[in-house]
Amino acid sequence: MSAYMSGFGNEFESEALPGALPRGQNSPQRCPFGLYAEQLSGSAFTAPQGSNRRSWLYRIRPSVLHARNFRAAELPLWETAPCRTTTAHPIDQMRWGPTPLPDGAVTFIEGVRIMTTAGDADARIGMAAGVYVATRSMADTYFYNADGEILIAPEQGALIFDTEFGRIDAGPGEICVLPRGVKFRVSLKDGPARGYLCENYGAPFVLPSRGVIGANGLANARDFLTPVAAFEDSQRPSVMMVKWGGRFYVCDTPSSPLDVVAWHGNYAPYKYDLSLFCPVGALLFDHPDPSIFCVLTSPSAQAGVGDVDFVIFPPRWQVAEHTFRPPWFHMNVMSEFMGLIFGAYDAKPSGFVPGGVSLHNAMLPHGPDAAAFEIAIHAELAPAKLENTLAFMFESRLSQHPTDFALTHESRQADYAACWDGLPDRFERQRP
Ligand SMILES: O=C(O)Cc1cc(O)ccc1O
Ligand SMILES: [Fe+2]
Repeated sequence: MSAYMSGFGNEFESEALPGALPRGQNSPQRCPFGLYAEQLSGSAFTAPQGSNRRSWLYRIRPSVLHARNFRAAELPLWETAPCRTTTAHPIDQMRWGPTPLPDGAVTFIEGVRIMTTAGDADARIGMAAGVYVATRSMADTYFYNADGEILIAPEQGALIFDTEFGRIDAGPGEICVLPRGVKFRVSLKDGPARGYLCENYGAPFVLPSRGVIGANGLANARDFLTPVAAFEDSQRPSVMMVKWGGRFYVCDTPSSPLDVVAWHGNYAPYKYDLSLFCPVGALLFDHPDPSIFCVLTSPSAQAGVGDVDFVIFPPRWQVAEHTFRPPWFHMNVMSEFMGLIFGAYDAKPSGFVPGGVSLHNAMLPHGPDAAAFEIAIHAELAPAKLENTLAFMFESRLSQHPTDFALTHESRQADYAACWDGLPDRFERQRP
């Protein structure tokens, strides 16, 4: 069982041993229980108050004893921006079936398969998106990512994230966000696992501002959960793996780095149950832009524009009158990476399946396939509930470049663009 505190970006505090958290100061001459005090800064010291993120960790050993004397390591399928493929490809609308689970033993970290990258990790701009597959738990191996935070959306199989801040359980329909620099280990809870991930190199995800929607609705802060402190006091020699500058490194560590007995601050991992998202939508006619379904955004320097927006398409009522209800045809300056967690997506009744991915890059036209269009223009427009559906989008103001893995993927649907073949010329040249 995992225990959590609720809220988004709060000043949390938690201690696994009563009295382990220093009172009234961050850095006492001697910390309770002989712990070491260590600050983890997720923003520049000087970042404005609203975006300043840091936590104080009270740990058995300082992190320098867990992460030094690195050797190079390889995880070739975890690509980092800027990354240009060596596989020639036309720029096109693209879609993939699910990535099969591997036969052998693969951990979460080994199972990351990046499919698109955007921006430049060193410049702390942009993102990478892809899938993960995992058939075994990480044993005595820990990981942290210096290049960005990671948003994980399981599609199959629940995961257990043991982190420096405590334990997070997340299964299909939930997301987990692990901030840059937070050390963790991932275990399988109920068998092989698969899902989606977004590595965000830029500003940490925040709740989007709601504008005229007001103070409530969409993702509500109180539904985000951050774990209570929990620590491992293990002397077992382990391996620490780090992603830094698009490369991977390992070192030996004499004990578990998850040795934080108490912590306080506003920089911590969290989870969120997507079924708690409170959608707002069309109440009379037309179909608003999908930004109304934005769960989290990583703001760019350009006001109101995200480096990455995490958007969902949840079960919901559709009531709009005299309206084409599925997504309309469109061209978008932003790039759209989509996945399906369960069910079916109204714009693509077949071909886009759970575990699959679609990529509609910046300014590439797309929209409902021929079958969805035909259904929608003849649908009886009574109120109807869209059930059994949970699609999502990682939408970026930057173009997303497909990786070699994506382009040569065995389940790439080479004929995807044919899904629009059946759209007839319906122009009534001679009106009756
Ligand atoms: O392309 C998609 O399916 C995602 C999407 C949905 C929608 O309702 C409006 C715009 C949009 O990009
Ligand atoms: Fe779209």
